[in-house]
Amino acid sequence: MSALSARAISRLSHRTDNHPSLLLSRVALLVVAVTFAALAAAGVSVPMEAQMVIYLVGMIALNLPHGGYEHVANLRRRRPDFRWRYVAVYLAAVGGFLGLLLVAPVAGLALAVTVAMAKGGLGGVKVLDATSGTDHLQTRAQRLLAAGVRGGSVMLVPIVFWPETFHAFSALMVGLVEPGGLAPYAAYFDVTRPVIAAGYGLALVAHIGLGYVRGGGRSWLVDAGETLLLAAYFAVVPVVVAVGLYFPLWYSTRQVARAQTVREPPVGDDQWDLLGGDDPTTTALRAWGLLVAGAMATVAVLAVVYWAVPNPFANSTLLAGAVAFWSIFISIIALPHVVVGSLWDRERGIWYVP
Ligand SMILES: CC1=C(/C=C/C(C)=C/C=C/C(C)=C/C=O)C(C)(C)CCC1
Repeated sequence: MSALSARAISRLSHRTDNHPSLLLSRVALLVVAVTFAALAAAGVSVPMEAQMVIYLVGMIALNLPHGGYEHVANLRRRRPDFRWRYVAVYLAAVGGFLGLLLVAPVAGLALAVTVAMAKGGLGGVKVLDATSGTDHLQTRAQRLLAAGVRGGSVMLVPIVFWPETFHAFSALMVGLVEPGGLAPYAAYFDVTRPVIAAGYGLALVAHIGLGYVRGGGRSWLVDAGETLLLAAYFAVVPVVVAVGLYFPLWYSTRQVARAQTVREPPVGDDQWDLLGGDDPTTTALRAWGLLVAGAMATVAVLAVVYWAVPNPFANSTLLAGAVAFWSIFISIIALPHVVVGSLWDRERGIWYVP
């Protein structure tokens, strides 16, 4: 067992893998996957307009509020100086990403895709730490492989199974800054697709095989089952729907299970508690106020990004433009989330496990 997971596990007071949210996430993904497999078998295809509406509802109405909640949970009991540094790192990462997108839009697209995979993969392993356990992930390399395979399912599997839609929306995302900017790279797609298919397949087999060899057991079984479910889900569900429902139905739902499983009060900084007080009404009202403040800050960043990119709707239809814009925007604001949660603030970041 790695020092990291051993420490995390030994400090968990009531690790459990039967939280209702975990069950919900698995059933939800399975139902969506089976539905789309059945539709495909019946020769029915869901219109792209409907897929884009599902994406926008899933990502904006359902997933965004959970992102806001993660900030509140992360900053809730921190000292003021930490909070200011957090905001500074946050704004610097947002500014850096926006700058990169404007100067090199294809690199911006690559970073957006990477952020989506990193958030899903690293966050997914943290859920395992807190719920069914990671006894079968004994080295840091194995944990990274687990995160890579879980996260990779979100973008790499769709590249293989839904190449045309993937490329069309990628072109729109680059087109926010430079219409036609992805065209020179299109010639490589015939090569990258089989390379990604082979690489992802190998990584998947290596992850599941290594986990079995290094301990197997229940934690391995749960991890292997979920990883295969994710890969199958992204293979059969059209990519726009798949990504739009993955974040609310899988990522956020499972973070709820993690947050509720890890109930120990964070290292005694209660005096700084932003939600303070023992009165539940005060706590609820303060939480509401914080979420409103967070929503306003998000809208302010949204306005800046909208203003900064030359073609915010990618010179496309309203829905397709909104999907492209939102995907870039959400990746921009998710970058500091990932950086803070995984790299800088390992002990108490968004995936904090006491
Ligand atoms: C490239 C690409 C897409 C990219 C989506 C991205 C990059 C989503 C990022 C989500 C994040 C970071 C969520 C965080 O909570 C689409 C629209 C699925 C369509 C297919 C091509």
